[in-house]
Amino acid sequence: MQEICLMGGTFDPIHYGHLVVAEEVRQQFALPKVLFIPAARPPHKTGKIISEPEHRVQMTKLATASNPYFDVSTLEVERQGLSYTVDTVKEIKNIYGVKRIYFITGADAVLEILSWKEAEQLLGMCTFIAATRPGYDLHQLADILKLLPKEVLKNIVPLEVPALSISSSDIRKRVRENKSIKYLLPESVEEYIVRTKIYQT
Ligand SMILES: Nc1ncnc2c1ncn2[C@@H]1O[C@H](COP(=O)(O)OP(=O)(O)OP(=O)(O)O)[C@@H](O)[C@H]1O
Ligand SMILES: O=C(O)c1ccc[n+]([C@@H]2O[C@H](COP(=O)([O-])O)[C@@H](O)[C@H]2O)c1
Repeated sequence: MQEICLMGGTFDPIHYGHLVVAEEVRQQFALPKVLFIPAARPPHKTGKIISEPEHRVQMTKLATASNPYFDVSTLEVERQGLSYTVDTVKEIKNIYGVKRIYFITGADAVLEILSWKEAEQLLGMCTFIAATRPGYDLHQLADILKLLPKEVLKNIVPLEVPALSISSSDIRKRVRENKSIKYLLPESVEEYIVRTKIYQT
């Protein structure tokens, strides 16, 4: 395999917003695989309550099972400490020996990229696909990144994707309020949430 595409996320729970972005990137860049990597301890969410990684991995597996191009990696769950992307990209390079790594983020995440661990080194190691997301303006990106060298800047590629105003936090809130979450995420994940009652407390 020459190229691999990673999609990191908390996935608490995974929803159609994530899946649409991943499929759009896979097709537009003709990529052989998208590896979903649930973050065990997302660095920017340390003060927040997050479901156990095992639940998030299980939901991610259920959501991606029907797409032959999608796979799930538990690499960050098995690693100690915060789930820094720079560490993950280094590990993926070693495991797969690929020439090129893509990393998918939504607009909200990429707008914060300079606060990520070793951001400049990371941007030199892989190509970031910055997907549009309702409520976030990707046009601000050029301004935020203007001090970075040109060879690093070319590694961030904005991509227009079908707009889905879905978020995991809204899904969790809906469950707590006994509102329907149908059509926001795959049925298999909805069933898992109902069966395990993970968001009902
Ligand atoms: N609807 C969406 N459209 C585009 N990108 C998205 C969408 N939802 C999430 N993403 C992107 O997917 C990645 C993982 O997101 P995450 O698992 O944190 O989901 P979330 O819906 O943002 O969660 P929460 O609401 O709990 O913050 C991030 O890069 C995020 O920007
Ligand atoms: O490496 C970092 O410093 C870093 C900081 C914030 C987020 N990330 C990664 O970005 C991805 C999306 O994060 P989140 O919190 O929006 O689910 C996920 O894979 C995180 O591990 C990584």
